[in-house]
Amino acid sequence: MGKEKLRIAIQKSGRLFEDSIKILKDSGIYIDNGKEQLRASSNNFPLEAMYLRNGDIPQYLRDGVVDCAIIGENVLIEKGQDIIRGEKLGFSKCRVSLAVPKSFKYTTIKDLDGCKIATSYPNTVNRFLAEKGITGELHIINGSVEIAPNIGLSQAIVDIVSSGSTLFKNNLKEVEVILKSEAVLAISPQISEERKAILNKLQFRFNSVLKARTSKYILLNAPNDKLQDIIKLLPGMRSPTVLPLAEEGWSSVHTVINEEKFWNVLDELKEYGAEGILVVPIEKMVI
Ligand SMILES: Nc1ncnc2c1ncn2[C@@H]1O[C@H](COP(=O)(O)OP(=O)(O)OP(=O)(O)O)[C@@H](O)[C@H]1O
Ligand SMILES: O=P(O)(O)OC[C@H]1O[C@H](OP(=O)(O)OP(=O)(O)O)[C@H](O)[C@@H]1O
Ligand SMILES: [Mg+2]
Repeated sequence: MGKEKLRIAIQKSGRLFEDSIKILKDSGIYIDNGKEQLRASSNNFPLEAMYLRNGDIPQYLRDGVVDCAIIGENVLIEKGQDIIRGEKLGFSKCRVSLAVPKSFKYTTIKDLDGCKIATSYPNTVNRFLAEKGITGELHIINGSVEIAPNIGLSQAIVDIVSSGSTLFKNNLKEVEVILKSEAVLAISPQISEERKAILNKLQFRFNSVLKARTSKYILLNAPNDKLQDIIKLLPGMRSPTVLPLAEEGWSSVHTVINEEKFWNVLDELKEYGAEGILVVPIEKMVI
């Protein structure tokens, strides 16, 4: 593959760091740890990691200083509309929401026309207000946004919500979800053809890991007279594997299923007489 290395930006510290390292590790890419060095290379994949602030990453991608990044989608929506959005990575799920004090009698967004709104995401807020046909006076603050209404800085806030506990603790209520976000693989519009070839390999590995994370391998015993009904519930990758049991009239069925789907079909499987159901994690999935 030559000397060329793909440069990936990873959040230096914060909510994305550990899961970013984990997805690389699960993809078989080890990075000599390097958080202190701010840049570190993998010794088994042509990749160099740069540890940066999440909020600075769109600019680095735009300038082509890094080729790709693991970043919160909300940051791209705020200040990286020109950056290519690749795979959603399934972690750091949150939403960007509008919240007001619990005592605020909120019925529609029009109630906030002309109000002061504190946020770290001004572009997202301005776009949202314009869409709704109202105006607001924005106060841009970088952190602890939830405190703003309590200290008289604003009537409302727009910030990240996940469990809702920060809003709750600050006596606020979520009234509009502006967007939903999760970590994504972002790609520089300036990436070279050579590095794109390395990126494709990285994306292939990420996809194998992500599919495996949401899928389970299941094994169960089924009475032969209900096999067809059970197979219909479990389509599998191509189709399930069916093996005869030593006991006459019974078979063992093996298949791969999305975990969420498994819980949805479990009752029906049991109704058809399936028993001895085993659910096994999958390490990688290449299809
Ligand atoms: N409470 C949360 N639950 C889930 N995901 C979150 C939460 N807060 C933030 N995120 C997501 O994780 C990303 C990183 O958040 P974090 O608070 O670590 O960094 P930051 O303060 O926004 O950035 P920087 O690295 O520039 O200091 C956010 O952009 C968002 O996508
Ligand atoms: O709904 P919750 O689960 O309470 O999460 C939401 C909070 O999490 C984030 O802050 P974070 O903890 O990342 O602090 P920060 O301001 O230092 O980034 C976000 O800015 C909210 O304040
Ligand atoms: Mg934060």
